[in-house]
Amino acid sequence: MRSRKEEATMTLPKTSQDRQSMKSSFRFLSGYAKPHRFTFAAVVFCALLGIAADLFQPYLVKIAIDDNLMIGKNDYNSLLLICLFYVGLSVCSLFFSYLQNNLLQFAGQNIVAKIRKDLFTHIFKQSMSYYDRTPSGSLITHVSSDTETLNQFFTQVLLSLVRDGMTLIFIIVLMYHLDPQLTLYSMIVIPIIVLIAVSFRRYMRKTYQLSRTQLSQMVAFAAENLSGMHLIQAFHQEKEQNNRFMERNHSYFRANLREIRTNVWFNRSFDILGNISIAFITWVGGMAVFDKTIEFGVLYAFITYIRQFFQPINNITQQWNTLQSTTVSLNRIWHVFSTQPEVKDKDQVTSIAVADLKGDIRFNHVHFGYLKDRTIIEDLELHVQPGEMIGIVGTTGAGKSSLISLLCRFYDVQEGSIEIDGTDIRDIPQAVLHRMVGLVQQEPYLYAGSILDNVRMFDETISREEVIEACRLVGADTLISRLKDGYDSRISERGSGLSAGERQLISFARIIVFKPKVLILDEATANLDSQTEQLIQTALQIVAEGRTTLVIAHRISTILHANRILVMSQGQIVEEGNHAELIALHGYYEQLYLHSQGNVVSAPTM
Ligand SMILES: Nc1ncnc2c1ncn2[C@@H]1O[C@H](COP(=O)(O)OP(=O)(O)OP(=O)(O)O)[C@@H](O)[C@H]1O
Repeated sequence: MRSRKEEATMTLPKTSQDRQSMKSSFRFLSGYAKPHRFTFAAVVFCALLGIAADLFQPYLVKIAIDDNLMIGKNDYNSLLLICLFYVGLSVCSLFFSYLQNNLLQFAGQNIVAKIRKDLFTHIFKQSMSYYDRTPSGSLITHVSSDTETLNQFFTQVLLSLVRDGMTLIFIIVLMYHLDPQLTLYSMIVIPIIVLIAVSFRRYMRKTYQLSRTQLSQMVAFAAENLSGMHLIQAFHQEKEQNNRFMERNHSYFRANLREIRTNVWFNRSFDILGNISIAFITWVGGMAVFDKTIEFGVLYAFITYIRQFFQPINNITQQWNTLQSTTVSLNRIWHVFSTQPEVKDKDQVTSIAVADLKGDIRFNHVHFGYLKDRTIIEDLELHVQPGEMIGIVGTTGAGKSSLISLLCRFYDVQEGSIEIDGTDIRDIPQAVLHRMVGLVQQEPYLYAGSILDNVRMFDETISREEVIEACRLVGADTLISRLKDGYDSRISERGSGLSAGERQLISFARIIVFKPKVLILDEATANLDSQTEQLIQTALQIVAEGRTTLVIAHRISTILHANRILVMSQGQIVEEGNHAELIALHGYYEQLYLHSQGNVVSAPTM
């Protein structure tokens, strides 16, 4: 669903820069359409035949009237032949319309599916900084509704432009062939049509935008409320939120009514214009029939053509809104495609055998900040020996998570370097790096799917037995066996239905299965009961075995036995040593430890 802001900006490009980007985005779309050029050519061909079959029908009736009925020929056979031909033309028109629709749908759906796939892949390639500044809601919109709008462009706008555009041209040519003078009279209404279309168009765009904005506001409000449902219920806010929803619902209702009213006015204006034209031509043409300057059949065909003339004009104008939203959606999709990831693999990368990795980590004078003018990590020096277990503690916002984000290369350092086994991580392909470094996050993410798939991350090359063995090793086996379908039990999005401890254990099993040489653990802050905490502790020790491990600890108990503990403050390591050494320092760590033991009342200060 589009955000409020996005909907509000749904207007056509105004500045030359906007126009330039619109051109580039249409060029981008034509790149996707090019492989389907023969299908498009077939669509035009089918449209031509379908329209010709449609428009030849009034001409046939004219022949029947002028060359048979009016001259009293009483030729039953040729009249029957004309009628059969008329039916035949209808069947042809139906066949070609069907073919044309199908071909266009096929090409359109193919193009949109390819764009959607490429877009999804492209979004995946983006660096973390991109996700920091791009709300996930807008990315969802790009992948779902923006691509859907492109689909409408192919199946509605393009279809209308091809079919209705050609119909208009054919009708004018046929009318001109029948009687040039009467054609000129009929064309008097064209400037009026243009005037109505232009003035209505502006107003219709406004009403369209307004109703879309109201709709997205209402949807955003509903989504916000659904995700914060427990808070609403806990604070008894149901009535208030309901009233606020009703306001939005009513605004959308009013905006929708306004849009529908405008559309009805627009369509009816065309009907009236069509009827006035028919009346006018009946009068002028009727006089010509009286004067015997044209035949009656010509007048009949003319009136039929005028009737048909207004439908395509109406259709094309109706597509204006879709064309407009296509332009906006296309521009947005193109914008995503034109964004290059900040963290990229080098052209010349160092090949590393993951199996031979020792797990030696070095941070060399690392400087980093998410924003240019705010340093988060300053001149950080750290050497972690292979197989060492490092605990990291510190104040909130000290830069602990940032440190591990740098090691995973979610961001690039601004100065200095990070090395694994003596190789700068910028020289290692990201895919290889992420096999070398395993990350267990504070809130382990579980996908909607079975436990089995969640442990092996949908990698079918990892056997069921391997998964079961991993779970047994970390102590998750008992809890999984208790579930109704065991390893095939389906868990819902984000792993709801499992406790924080259970989710942690499953993410530990992932590590065992994927065997990274370096393990990073951002310990869960959630309160775990002492039994689960013990389970996690044991699991951590098993997982850390033979791996270089960095643990961001929120509970001192997790890292009491770490080889080394780093105390961080304002992006720097301020204390370093094992538990006993740090206690002996009588610094921040000691305060933290005593506080965790319940020996001091106030929170530790740096
Ligand atoms: N994506 C981001 N964009 C901008 N600033 C960020 C981002 N992530 C973290 N920061 C800022 O960087 C600083 C360090 O954050 P970081 O998450 O590394 O701290 P932390 O030590 O892990 O804290 P905590 O223990 O509370 O999780 C904080 O001031 C935070 O506001």
